[in-house]
Amino acid sequence: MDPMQRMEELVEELGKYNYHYYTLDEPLVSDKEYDALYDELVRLETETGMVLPDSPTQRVGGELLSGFTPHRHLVPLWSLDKAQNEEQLLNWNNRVVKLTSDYNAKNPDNPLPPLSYAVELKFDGLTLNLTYTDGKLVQASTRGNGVVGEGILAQVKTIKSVPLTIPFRDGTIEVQGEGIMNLSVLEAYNKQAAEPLKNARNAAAGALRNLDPKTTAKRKLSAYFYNVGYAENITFRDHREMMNFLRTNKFKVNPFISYFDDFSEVAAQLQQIQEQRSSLDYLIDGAVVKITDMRTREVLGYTDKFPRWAVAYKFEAEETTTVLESVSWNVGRTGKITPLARVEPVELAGVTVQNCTLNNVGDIERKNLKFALGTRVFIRRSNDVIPEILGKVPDEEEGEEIVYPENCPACGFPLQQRGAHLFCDNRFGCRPQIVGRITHFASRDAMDIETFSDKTAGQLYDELTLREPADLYSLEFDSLLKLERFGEKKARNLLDAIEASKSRDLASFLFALGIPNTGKSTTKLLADHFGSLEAVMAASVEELTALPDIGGIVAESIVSFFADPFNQASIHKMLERGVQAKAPEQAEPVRTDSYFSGKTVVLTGTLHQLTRDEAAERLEALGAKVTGSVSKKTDLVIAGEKAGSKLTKAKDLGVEVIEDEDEFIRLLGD
Ligand SMILES: NC(=O)c1ccc[n+]([C@@H]2O[C@H](COP(=O)([O-])OP(=O)(O)OC[C@H]3O[C@@H](n4cnc5c(N)ncnc54)[C@H](O)[C@@H]3O)[C@@H](O)[C@H]2O)c1
Ligand SMILES: [Zn+2]
Repeated sequence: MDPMQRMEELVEELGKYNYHYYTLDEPLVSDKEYDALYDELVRLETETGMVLPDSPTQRVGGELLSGFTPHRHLVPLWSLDKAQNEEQLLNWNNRVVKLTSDYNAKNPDNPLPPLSYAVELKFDGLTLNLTYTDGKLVQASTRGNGVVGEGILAQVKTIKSVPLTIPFRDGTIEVQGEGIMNLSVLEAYNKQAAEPLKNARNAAAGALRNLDPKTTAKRKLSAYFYNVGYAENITFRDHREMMNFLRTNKFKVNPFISYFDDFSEVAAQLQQIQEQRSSLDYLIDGAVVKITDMRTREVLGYTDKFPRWAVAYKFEAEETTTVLESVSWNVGRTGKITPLARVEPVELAGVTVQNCTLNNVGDIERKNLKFALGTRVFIRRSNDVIPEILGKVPDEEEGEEIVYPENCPACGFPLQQRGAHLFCDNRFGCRPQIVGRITHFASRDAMDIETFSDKTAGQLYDELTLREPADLYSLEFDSLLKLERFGEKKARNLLDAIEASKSRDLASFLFALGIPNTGKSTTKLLADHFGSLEAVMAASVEELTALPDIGGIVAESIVSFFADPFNQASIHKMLERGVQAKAPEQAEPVRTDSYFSGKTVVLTGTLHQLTRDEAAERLEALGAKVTGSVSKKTDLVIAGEKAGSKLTKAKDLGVEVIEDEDEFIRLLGD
């Protein structure tokens, strides 16, 4: 195709996407897809040397919503240049190095200081610009088109962490940050909401640009601030000074900021942030690298769209869109029926996605997907779990209906809907439920029967009519030999493994039983508290709910599980056949006199003399509590080699840090 023609197409298409994203807060495509088209346009513009008048590459943001009072920013707000890989990051830095050394060559008596860099998180929310006059918050606005934004003071005032007055009273300043919705808040909101919100970015943006501040308030937003854009009576030498100013004036500043004099260390920090991404309680779509020195920033200046002194390093996208092709229904060990979606194969975060979860029928309704077969949907993949379907692409037409099964796809039994889920209640006659129960019973965290798999369970079900876990303990060598792919060795190994499982402790046994709503930490708690199987089986709802972390639903589940005559008979059979299910002997008492006793400790970075798990175990034996993230409650951080943002945060918070591994080992031995 003729490049000009393609450019026209791209400008039009991106214009439409911009409108839906910036103005309506309801994107039609994922950022991943938008960015691919945008990059194509940039490439064509470079190749042809031409830029169409409406090109999004020359503009910040999109059209303003009517209904809000426009606010003219005292200095313009910018977008950010972006790098998608290390090479592009290096290119950015090379340009910075070149521009600054050119400047130094021309100004030998007043050279710029050596380059240094700040690395921050790139929050994915809505840009906020707050105006304070003589210490009072007088306006808050969106970025808009960079020059004029929408006044959303009443909406921003619903964010509890935004200060309404600040100690700095010397004239007018404008401060920029990002309005966000915490992921835990989004999750809680979505549990209640009639129609769940697709993602935290649009949730925050949509709430802040809602004409009714009451709606904004309901979303319980938060904000991080990272820039002073305009100030009449104060200047900053560098980024650190500016950040300190923000902190002193009670703005919420994100703790994950690090500073480097050496550009080669920046890449390692970006890697660190990427690894921590999934543990953060807010969305980030990358990190921002900024030159710290303010005079250097002025020298580097701006393009039409972004500052040359900063660059956004974009992480791999977690969302994209694809076509929902079909839905199949799986039966779990508890009889719960889960819909599994097949989608048109699509690349996401380095893998090809073909299957997505739809959770349950309640979710299908709430996400408005009942008539979505054959239409485009948004999907999200975080961590390594199976991706989730978030909802329909807004302007898609209705598709085919997702028809719910009336009968169990495995056994034909009529299904029952309870809450959001469909269930097959044919517990003793439904193969996947039984196979699932036996497989769960034998799994690692349960009775840990080595080499046992769901395939083994299926084979034993089909060929030896195994119908419950207790039957494992009456399997015979001769009958195993008759099974396909079972030789003498394999049969013997399996019997040995089953024999060995008889001595698993009480907590593992309770977990193996597969009590509904009861996970590993609960079964451990039960074992520790009650000390014997008989006592657990006799516990009442009141006794159970008196324990920390056990709520009404879990307590009811446990009591009714043990009240079931079938479960009682099954447990009885296992005990008769030699299963011990004993609580371990009381462990060594935890020490209270060591350096670490009673302290909350975080381990980070690489240790050389022992693994992090070993270190954690030793610390716990000395009466320390080992946790994963640094907060005000942390007493001590042990920082090994290449410790990253946790160390930075500890220093920011003034938490005690041990960076010398030998010193740490010595204290462990004391
Ligand atoms: N899905 C869509 O249809 C669609 C449409 C338009 C744009 N987009 C997305 O938006 C991106 C470009 O948009 P943009 O110009 O709004 O944003 P940007 O990616 O260029 O980044 C600039 C913004 O980053 C924010 N930011 C977050 N943390 C920051 C920090 N620590 N320091 C400084 N700024 C920080 C600021 O709000 C700033 O306005 C695209 O790459 C695309 O992914 C998507
Ligand atoms: Zn069934």
